[in-house]
Amino acid sequence: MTRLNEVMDKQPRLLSSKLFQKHRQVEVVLSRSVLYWKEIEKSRKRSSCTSRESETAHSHAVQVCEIVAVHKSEEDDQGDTKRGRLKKAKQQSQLYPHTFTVSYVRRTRQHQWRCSDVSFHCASQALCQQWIQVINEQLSLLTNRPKRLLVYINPYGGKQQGKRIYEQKVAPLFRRACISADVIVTECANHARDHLKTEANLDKYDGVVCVGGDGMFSEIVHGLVTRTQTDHGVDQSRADAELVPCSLRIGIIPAGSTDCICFGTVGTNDPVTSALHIIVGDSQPMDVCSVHHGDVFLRYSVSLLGYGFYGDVLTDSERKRWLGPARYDLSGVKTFLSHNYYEGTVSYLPTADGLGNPRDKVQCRSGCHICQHKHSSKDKQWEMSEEEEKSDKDRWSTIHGKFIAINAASMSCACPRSPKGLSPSAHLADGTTDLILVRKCSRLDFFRHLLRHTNKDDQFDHSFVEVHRVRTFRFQPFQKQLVSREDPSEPPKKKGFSPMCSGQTTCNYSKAHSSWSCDGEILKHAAIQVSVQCQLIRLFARGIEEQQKQ
Ligand SMILES: CCCCCCCCCCCCC/C=C/[C@@H](O)[C@H](COP(=O)(O)O)NC(=O)CCCCCCCCCCCCCCC
Ligand SMILES: Nc1ncnc2c1ncn2[C@@H]1O[C@H](COP(=O)(O)OP(=O)(O)O)[C@@H](O)[C@H]1O
Ligand SMILES: [Ca+2]
Repeated sequence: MTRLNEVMDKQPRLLSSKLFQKHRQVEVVLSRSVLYWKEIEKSRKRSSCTSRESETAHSHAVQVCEIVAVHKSEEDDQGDTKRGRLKKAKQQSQLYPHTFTVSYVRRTRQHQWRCSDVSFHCASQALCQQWIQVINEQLSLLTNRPKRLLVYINPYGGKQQGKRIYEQKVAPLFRRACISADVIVTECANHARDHLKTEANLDKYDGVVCVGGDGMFSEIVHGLVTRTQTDHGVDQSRADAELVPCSLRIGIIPAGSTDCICFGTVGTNDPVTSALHIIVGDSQPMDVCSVHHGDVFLRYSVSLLGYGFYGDVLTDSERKRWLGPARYDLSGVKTFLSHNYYEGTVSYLPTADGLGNPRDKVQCRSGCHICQHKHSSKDKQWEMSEEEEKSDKDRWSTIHGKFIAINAASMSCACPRSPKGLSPSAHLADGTTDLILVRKCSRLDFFRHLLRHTNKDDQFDHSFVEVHRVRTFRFQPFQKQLVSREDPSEPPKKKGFSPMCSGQTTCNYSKAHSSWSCDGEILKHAAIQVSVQCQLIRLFARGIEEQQKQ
């Protein structure tokens, strides 16, 4: 007996019937967790089983929690049109004229999900209705599924396809799953953020969906987090404020240029896959970094905070928005060639030993045990004692140096450009960020380091790269006092800042400071302090699933 049969035998059957599927008689069984069907007459062909639990040649099973919908259908839309079978099909459709169709999640390659249909033919209308009713009853027990969504579309993100992607690929699936959606196509930057902050009646919704890229997602996060703090009387401008986690989950339909938040939480940037994760009501907590300049709150960050290389790439790429996603590649090459480095001081509080480190090769995957043992920033029981806080003060480390890049990745930042990301072992919801320091090095060495983001080699295995898992860090750019020019052959020094030689062969006196790129937005200040807010938000995602053996 197969394992599947054993599982089915242990589960109480809610309904079991002999029905027809694709002109073959099948035994269909519904338990609380599984819909299972097995061919009764032997067929010469082996069925191709692609749904996750299907195991035997002639049986299929779908988890109830991965059923999208069930509905009555007029015709067998998977009809077999081969001539020899046509007659049999006609006879069968006369004997079994009542059809219901189950739409369910089918896994395809590389973490992509598709919605598949299977139709069953019944002899009587009553039986057909009974099947639809019992399946719907089971679906209604899945309380984590959203029913009403608020959708924001950025029509100008990525290749400007947001509206089309939503209307053609996502809306039909939401309709099939009986999800109602109020759609707002944004008219300007910060439209979605400000609407969420003050106007939106959030009580009406079970979640917010963002159609766009990482920048658009950042808008939604800012709107939702700010609204939640306002509603709870929390002053988010204070760096030590204890932020309240957002109750509404956020779904991302990828339609941007990098889409690393979608890619890193789902495993692919595919709109249909994301829509299905929303429909089945997945939930993935995520850390959010709060960024302050002194007492002034600047922004939140979920993916990459990058100073130096990525800050310069972003600054340059903003002038090339019309190029779409390719702007990053062009600006990337340009920034690489200018080979700037920046002096400053980084101080950080490393996580306690035993909580994993960025080079341990333990990747954050669906059901990650490291993230599961963490807690939301609100959870009192995990707060630090006074002694622990005091000893924290002694644990701060400080590094002064010349850096090509300072990156804080609070998630892997995997994206199509770099499928393993900036920090392949960073966790989505562990309350930490991976601080990557790339010191001044030759162009060739930096190129080697960049290249390792695209292959299997360890990008941290260079003498000029160090990486620390931290809960909080600070950065202070180097500010040198104005020095009188004694040697007239020297180039003039910029007031207040030290010019720096950029690399071994060329010099760049143009600027002493870079900017921080914060999830694709440029920060106004270079001196910042950053704290990770553990599990402040939740996404309609489940983390990247381990690739199953077919
Ligand atoms: C030699 C090839 C090296 C490829 C290295 C690729 C590393 C890519 C890491 C990407 C991390 C992305 C982190 C996410 C950031 C996003 O929040 C943010 C906003 O996204 P949105 O526009 O969707 O709203 N996106 C970004 O900041 C984009 C960063 C993209 C950087 C591309 C850098 C390309 C570097 C190419 C150097 C080539 C050197 C060639 C020398 C001949
Ligand atoms: N209607 C709009 N017009 C102009 N900018 C917008 C609009 N809606 C959103 N934005 C802004 O566009 C920026 C980029 O959006 P995003 O969807 O992330 O695309 P991309 O990935 O191409 O950068 C974000 O900063 C967002 O605030
Ligand atoms: Ca993290």
